[in-house]
Amino acid sequence: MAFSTVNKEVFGSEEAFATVKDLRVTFDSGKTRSYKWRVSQLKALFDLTEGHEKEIVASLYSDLSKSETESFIQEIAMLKNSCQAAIKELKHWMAPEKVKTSLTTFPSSAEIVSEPLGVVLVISAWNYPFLLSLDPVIGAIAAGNAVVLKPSEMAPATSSLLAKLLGEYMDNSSIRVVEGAVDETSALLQQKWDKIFYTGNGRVGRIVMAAAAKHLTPVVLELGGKSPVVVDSDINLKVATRRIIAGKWGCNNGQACISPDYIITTKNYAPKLVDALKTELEAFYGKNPLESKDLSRIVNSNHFARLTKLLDDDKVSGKIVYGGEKDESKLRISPTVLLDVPRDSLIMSEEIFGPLLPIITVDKLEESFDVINSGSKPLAAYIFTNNKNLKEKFVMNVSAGGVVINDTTMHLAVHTLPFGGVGESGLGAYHGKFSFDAFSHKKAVLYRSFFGDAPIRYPPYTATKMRLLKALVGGGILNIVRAILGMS
Ligand SMILES: NC(=O)C1=CN([C@@H]2O[C@H](COP(=O)(O)OP(=O)(O)OC[C@H]3O[C@@H](n4cnc5c(N)ncnc54)[C@H](O)[C@@H]3O)[C@@H](O)[C@H]2O)C=CC1
Ligand SMILES: CCCCCC(=O)O
Repeated sequence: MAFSTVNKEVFGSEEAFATVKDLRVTFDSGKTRSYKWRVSQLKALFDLTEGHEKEIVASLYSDLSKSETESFIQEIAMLKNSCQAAIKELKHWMAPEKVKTSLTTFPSSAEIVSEPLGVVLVISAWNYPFLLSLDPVIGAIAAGNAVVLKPSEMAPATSSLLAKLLGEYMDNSSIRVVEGAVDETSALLQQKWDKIFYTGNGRVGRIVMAAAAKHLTPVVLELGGKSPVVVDSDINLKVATRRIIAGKWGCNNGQACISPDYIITTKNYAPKLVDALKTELEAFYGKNPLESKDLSRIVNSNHFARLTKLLDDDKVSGKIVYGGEKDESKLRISPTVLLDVPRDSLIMSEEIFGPLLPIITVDKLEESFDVINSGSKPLAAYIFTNNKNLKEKFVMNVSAGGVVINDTTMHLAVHTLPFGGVGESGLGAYHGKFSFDAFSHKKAVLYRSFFGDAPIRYPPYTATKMRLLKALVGGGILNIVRAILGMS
């Protein structure tokens, strides 16, 4: 019986092995390689998304109290766009890429063939549990792989909905959902995969990479980090403030890997920035933001306690200039801004991943580059400035997964840009064709004929052959003519 999910109580190594075996039989049959199969499964993903929007919104509300607007724009619409782009571009993505050859192999032709890797594993996170589960699956299917999806147990309603819908809509002989937590994920990680795509934190990312190493399995790690926002003083402050708020509290109440984690601005400009943040935050979320239906709650009591600990750190005592309200019974923390936070405070030592926004101040804005580069490389980095030189310096001197000038997070809406980290913020990338490439082997193919078999290639090696070989390797027809004429 082909089933799309497994009973969480009994999923151990044996079941994981059997699941991979089933999918490998399907993959080896060649079924997932055809354009027809790939498009049919991408259309099925699109249809299940379009046909169940209300249930998806409801599951995201259940898991995170995520607003319908955020659920629709940031999960449903983004997933549908990704699906439609893959369907539209797939023929082009699948076509072998013709490449130039050289005189050395004349006569010949060459191409790069994108080949599916085989049976792949996608492990997802809880904060965008629908989008981050299925967007990598789009790449896996588009590239012709069989795929197992393991959603995060920290978003149980969405995890169950994914299992139900993929079971109903998808070809379960090649696409499975395995629900569960650490035990089930560990059982899956013991198996031999042809690629593992993990979204989550660096601690688990290391566990994934260590498990993959046993089988020499390649991985993509979509991790996180402290994404900085540098704010210059020569800007449209109202627009900049609204965009910072939209990227922070407008993305799952700051529980997003690309959300601004902290701001750097000058000591002189900080008061103006704080005032603007206060004005726009009140305009967005009202005088009682804990009551706002436009803000997600904190995912669970562990993360609520983690964020509370950041606020209780003596080093940030008296630094809260806006917000700080909490309601543990509802797992809600209001948008909170802290000013002049010490660099050695807890909040500056780890990814915040929540609704707290510390501002650190410098004398000269150029100092911000050293501040950023003194930490591990972030997933994203943002700067608001009209200074051309500063923009160029920022792009060239700040290493991050992605960079945005005069906005936040919007690079994710551009599918022609790769989305991924660097250093501790991630390994590999996806979105658009980068998703197809992430799940493909790029096979080199050279076509030769029997015509033009050059004796120069074979022993006995002579001085003449050596001259010709050197000329050939040196390239350029003149070299070769000179060699033939014995002039070199
Ligand atoms: N780059 C990106 O696209 C994203 C990155 N993130 C990052 O993820 C972090 C927050 O998400 P998390 O709470 O970490 O997600 P999480 O706690 O949901 O873990 C992700 C997955 O790892 C599995 N897992 C957890 N512990 C494990 C263990 N010991 N062994 C095997 N598997 C295990 C879970 O079952 C889950 O499926 C943040 O650092 C955030 O920046 C989150 C979303 C997107
Ligand atoms: C707006 C969509 C964001 C998804 C990835 C993240 O930041 O967690």
